[in-house]
Amino acid sequence: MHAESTITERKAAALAAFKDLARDPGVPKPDPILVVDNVVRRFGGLTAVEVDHVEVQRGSITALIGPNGAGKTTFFNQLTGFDTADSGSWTFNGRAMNGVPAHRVARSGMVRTFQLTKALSRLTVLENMRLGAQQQKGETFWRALIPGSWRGQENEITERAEELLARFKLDTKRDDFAGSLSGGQRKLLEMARALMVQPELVMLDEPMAGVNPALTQSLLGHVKDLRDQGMTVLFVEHDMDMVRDISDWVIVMAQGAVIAEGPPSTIMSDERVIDAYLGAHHDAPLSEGELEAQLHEAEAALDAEIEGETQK
Ligand SMILES: Nc1ncnc2c1ncn2[C@@H]1O[C@H](COP(=O)(O)OP(=O)(O)OP(=O)(O)O)[C@@H](O)[C@H]1O
Repeated sequence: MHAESTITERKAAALAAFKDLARDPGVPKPDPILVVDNVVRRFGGLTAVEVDHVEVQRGSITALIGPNGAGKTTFFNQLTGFDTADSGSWTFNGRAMNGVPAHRVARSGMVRTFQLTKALSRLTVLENMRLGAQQQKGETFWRALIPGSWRGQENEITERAEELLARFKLDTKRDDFAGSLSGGQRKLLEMARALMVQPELVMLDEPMAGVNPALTQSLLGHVKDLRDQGMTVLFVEHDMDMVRDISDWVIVMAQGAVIAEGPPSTIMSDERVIDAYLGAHHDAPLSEGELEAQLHEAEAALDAEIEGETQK
C-alpha cells in the first residue's frame, strides 16, 4: 500500500516531475497560462471542489480526469465564471479572474465548449456559430440571432464562421438544424463555436462523448491542431485512449480534490488514480500488469456508463 502523502508533498512531487521534464531538450519550460489556488465550492454539506493548487502550462494539452462526481465540471464552471466559488483565486495570463462574469472570461481569451442543449439543437449550425461570437460581447442570447443587430461586424462574423465550418467539414451543414448532426459532428460544432472568439485557452467538456469511432481520429486531429496553432487546451474526458494519445499532462481529481498529476505515461499506472476510479484501497502492492488491467476494467465500466447516458 502506498504511503499517505499530504497535499503539499503531492504538489512538490508534481512540480519536481514537471521540472524534470523541463530539463529534457525540446520540452518547454514551465510557463503557466492558468494558475489556480485554494478554490472551494460547496453545495450545502457537500464539498464539490476543493483544489489547493493547479497550473496549466501554456501551449500544452492538459487532461482533467477523475471518476463520476469528482468535481471536474463544477471546477470548469468556477474557472469560466458560470458559477461562483465560495473561496479561492485564479489567474489567467497573470490577470485575476475570480468573480469575473462568463462573457468577460470568454472575452479575455479563455473559452469553454458547451454540450449542444435542446434549445441550441433547434438553431441552425450557422446560428450556433453566431452565438459563439456573441459570447465575446456579452450580448443577450437572441440579439446574436437578429439580422442587422451586429451591423458592421456581421460580415466579419459570418466570414469567420464559414471559414471555421469549412475547416471542421461542417460547411455543407451550415443551414441545417444543429439537432440533425451526428454525435461527432456536434462535438466538432461545439469546438468550432468556441473558436469564434479566437481564444488562447480552449476548455473542452468531454470532447469524445457520444462520438462514433469513425470520427475519433478527426476529432483528435482537431484538438492537436489547436495546440499546433499556439492555443492551450484543457479538457475533461472519460476516454482514456484519448487522454493517453494527446495529453502532455494529466490532472486527476477525486472527491473534489486533485489527487495526482503527471505525464500520461506515469499517471495511468499511479495507484492513487486506480484507487480513485475503483473507490477501493489495496492492501498488497499490485504489479504493473495488474494495475493496467484494473484501469482498463474501470475505463470499460465508465465507457458503458457514458454509452448509457448518451443513449437516454
Ligand atoms: N448545482 C449543484 N447542486 C448540488 N450539487 C451539485 C451541483 N452541481 C454538482 N453537484 C455535486 O457536486 C459533485 C461534483 O459534480 P460534478 O458534476 O462537478 O462532477 P464531475 O467530475 O464533472 O462528474 P461527471 O464525470 O459525472 O460529469 C457531485 O456530487 C454532484 O452531485
